[in-house]
Amino acid sequence: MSKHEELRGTIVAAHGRHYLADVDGAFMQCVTRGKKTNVAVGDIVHLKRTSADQAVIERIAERSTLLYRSDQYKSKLLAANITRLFIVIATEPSFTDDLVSRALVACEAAGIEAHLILNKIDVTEGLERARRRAALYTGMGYPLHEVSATADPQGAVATLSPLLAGQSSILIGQSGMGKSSLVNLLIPDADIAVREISEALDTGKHTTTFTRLYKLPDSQGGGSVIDSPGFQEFGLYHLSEGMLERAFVDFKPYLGGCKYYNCRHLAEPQCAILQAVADGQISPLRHELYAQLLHESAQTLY
Ligand SMILES: Nc1nc2c(ncn2[C@@H]2O[C@H](COP(=O)(O)OP(=O)(O)OP(=O)(O)O)[C@@H](O)[C@H]2O)c(=O)[nH]1
Ligand SMILES: [Zn+2]
Repeated sequence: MSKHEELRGTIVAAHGRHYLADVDGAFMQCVTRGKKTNVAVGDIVHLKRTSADQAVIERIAERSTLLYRSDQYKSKLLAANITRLFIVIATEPSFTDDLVSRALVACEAAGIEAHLILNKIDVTEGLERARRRAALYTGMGYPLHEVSATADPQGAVATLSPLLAGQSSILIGQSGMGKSSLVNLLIPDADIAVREISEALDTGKHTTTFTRLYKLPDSQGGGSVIDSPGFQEFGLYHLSEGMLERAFVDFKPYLGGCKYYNCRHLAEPQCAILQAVADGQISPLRHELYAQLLHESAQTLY
């Protein structure tokens, strides 16, 4: 085996400019050339070995999908090549529609299938309200899966495992929704894997602050799951105006129906979107978010 052989791996964790790749089941610490930070967890990379367990990322294979977050100043790659995104919400604490909708919009823009998981259905006091709120999304066609990670772990696995099998998934959720509890149920030895990744990545104590990828065993149908640290914000400054209106699935039936072909659906006369909001066909919450995202997309400084 030559010291400089070309290797192919999957990025399983990212922490700043340090990456960890899984190459045939072994971890290798990777760096990019120069100051590039254009690598995402889930990327398939071509590597040049520099030592037994270290390599330089030479090339990123073409991605099927790419999920971003961005603020005014820069965009951050969240995950590459994922096919499904699961947003974990719960009966309590209360989830925010803003984060859910932003994740859904990001999925539509990236061509990723989105699902909702309603966790903690054992908390019966909050259940009806959570279902009522989730109906906004199921009404648009997004699947909702009800589970209880702690009261019915077996049921949760039975519901969710088939949805993960053979897919490249990412789980996201606000803090406290029970995402970690679900990951521990769905990924055998997740805690051990995180420790190994953390050690190999050499991040010290920051064990939960990096995004990581777990491979699912072949006995579960294969596939992979990316767990990204609980986040409260999902900036979408990178989405252009044209992308935005098409990323709202509830707007789709009305697009093209406005009087002006370049209608921005904010205050224009005879706007089909505004009419649908007035008629109760589109939720005002969704239209408000659309207006907010339009505003954000005009603010980018990069
Ligand atoms: N009643 C109930 N509690 C749950 C359930 N799932 C998780 N919890 C509890 O909810 C709390 C948060 O769960 P975590 O799994 O730590 O949540 P998380 O979303 O990963 O939150 P962060 O770690 O802050 O990102 C814990 O006290 C869990 O025991 C559930 O199905 N029912
Ligand atoms: Zn319009």
